[in-house]
Amino acid sequence: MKETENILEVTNVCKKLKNFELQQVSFSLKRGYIMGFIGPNGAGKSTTIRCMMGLSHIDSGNIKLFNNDFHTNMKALKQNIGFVYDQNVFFEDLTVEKNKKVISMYYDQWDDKAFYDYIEKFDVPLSTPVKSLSKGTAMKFALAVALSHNAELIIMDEPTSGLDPIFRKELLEVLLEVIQDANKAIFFSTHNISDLEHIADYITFIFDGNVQFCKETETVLDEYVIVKGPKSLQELVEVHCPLSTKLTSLGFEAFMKKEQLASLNTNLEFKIERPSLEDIMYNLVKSKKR
Ligand SMILES: Nc1ncnc2c1ncn2[C@@H]1O[C@H](COP(=O)(O)OP(=O)(O)OP(=O)(O)O)[C@@H](O)[C@H]1O
Repeated sequence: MKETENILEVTNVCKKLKNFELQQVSFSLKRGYIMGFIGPNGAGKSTTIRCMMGLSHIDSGNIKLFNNDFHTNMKALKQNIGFVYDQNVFFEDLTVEKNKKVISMYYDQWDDKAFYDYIEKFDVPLSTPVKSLSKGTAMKFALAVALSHNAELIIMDEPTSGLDPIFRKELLEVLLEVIQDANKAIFFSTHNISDLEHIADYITFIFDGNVQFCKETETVLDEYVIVKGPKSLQELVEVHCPLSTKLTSLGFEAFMKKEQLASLNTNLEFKIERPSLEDIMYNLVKSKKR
């Protein structure tokens, strides 16, 4: 069935750069879903996205877009991708309006009405040269372009960077509107992890060029706990190899897998908290760096 087919499939992708390597990177995204791509600085998010977009060649592995091998007919496939890149790709000296004129010629399914609606909604000045736009406004223009040619797959590299918190929320609402069409899918990298809790169906977490997991957001949120208790709890908890621990002014805290809790047998009083996605990423990165 079309709605459940993979729109994006990255399989065992390897790419070696001078001091960095993507190692057997694999994940997939189905139509109708939003995936957040997270990882610390330098983890390989942009490199992976560049490979997905055919902007960097891969050493081995395979990337399928719309069930087609990416290297066959990438030009045609790109018509169906709304891409937001982490660098300015527009004609800097031309105004927003003139940029639109040039860009719209490239897309067979360009939708002028959608574009002007987004421009108005996002408050982007049409007669300003792109080089004079603020970082956030340039990003809004890039988003308007990506959303205005009826693309089925939206791929964005840090689309919320440089955006104020209010517009970030508005953008998340726009993305939720876009995904109402079950044939579409959205993949984006971000450091604003708390945003993902509200909109991402799936999370792919990459660290040092290796995908650590690609899971449903709810599954990730359900997998870990934060245990808080008196300092005397430390010894007991550490037997169960928590992923990270810390002493606080109030006592002891441990971040661990929920399943490890079952074997924690104590009369000491402790509290169990559900971590946020941000807590999870912070603690996982910390545990990997140890
Ligand atoms: N063209 C290149 N040549 C050599 N090394 C590169 C090149 N592009 C990126 N790298 C290196 O690859 C690693 C991964 O970079 P990448 O930009 O993919 O990370 P990222 O997860 O997107 O990071 P950030 O969150 O900081 O944007 C980094 O160590 C970077 O220095």
